[in-house]
Amino acid sequence: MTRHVALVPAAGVGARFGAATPKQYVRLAGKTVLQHSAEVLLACDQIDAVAIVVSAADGHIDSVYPSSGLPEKLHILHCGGDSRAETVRNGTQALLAQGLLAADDWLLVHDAARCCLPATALQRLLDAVAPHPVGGLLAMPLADTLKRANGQHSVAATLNRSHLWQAQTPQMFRAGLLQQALADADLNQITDESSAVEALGLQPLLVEGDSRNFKLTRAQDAILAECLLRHSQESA
Ligand SMILES: Nc1ccn([C@@H]2O[C@H](COP(=O)(O)OP(=O)(O)OP(=O)(O)O)[C@@H](O)[C@H]2O)c(=O)n1
Ligand SMILES: C[C@](O)(CO)[C@H](O)COP(=O)(O)O
Repeated sequence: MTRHVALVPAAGVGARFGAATPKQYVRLAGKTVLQHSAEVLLACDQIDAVAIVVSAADGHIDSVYPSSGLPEKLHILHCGGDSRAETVRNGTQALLAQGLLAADDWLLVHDAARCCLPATALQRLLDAVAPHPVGGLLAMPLADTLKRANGQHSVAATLNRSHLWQAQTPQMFRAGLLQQALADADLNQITDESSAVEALGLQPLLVEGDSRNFKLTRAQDAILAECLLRHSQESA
């Protein structure tokens, strides 16, 4: 039986969000953003283990997930890096070294900052990628007309968006393949796992995501996230 392990990069500082704490520790609808993001993964029966990767200097994780009372499936790794890609690479290496992950296991990387992932979208990814030889990711076809700017904030061109998708997470690859892709990649150029795998000449599967699965990036994103989280709590 193939194992599934989730890795949650949570070592960012949230500069664009601009809160007093990194955005994964901001409280929305009664819990931290990080808890909301981790809980959908912890609740999924197909996911065997969840690892949250924080920075070595993180001073918040113990108050959210005290090491004495962690859920059985949950592991906290203090090996975050200077970029998201470095955090994912360090976390993957640590899981492999600790025997919590094997090269053939599926690894699902999910941003701590995507706190409204619906369980239905997660299940769609698991089902669609299971038979795929490379792996894949949740993504959304572009919904808006796309403009390319000139250097003066004016429109240089309207682009054909028919084959353009916005990448979301989770992104799901065999751990060994992802480890190799991240070892070969220029980590300053890699903004998601798929682009590292693409650089090996492979073509990951695009699985339709969900517009609720947006990344909390700027302060105003918290308004929508809070509404969505409260709505899903009320309908649970
Ligand atoms: N060195 C880093 C940078 C980012 N992330 C994580 O990657 C996800 C997506 O990154 P982003 O939204 O860019 O988060 P931040 O880097 O925190 O935001 P900013 O770029 O505004 O500082 C987040 O869960 C973030 O915690 C990480 O684990 N390690
Ligand atoms: C991985 C990601 O969430 C896919 O959309 C995104 O690329 C991360 O954004 P970042 O600002 O580069 O961390």
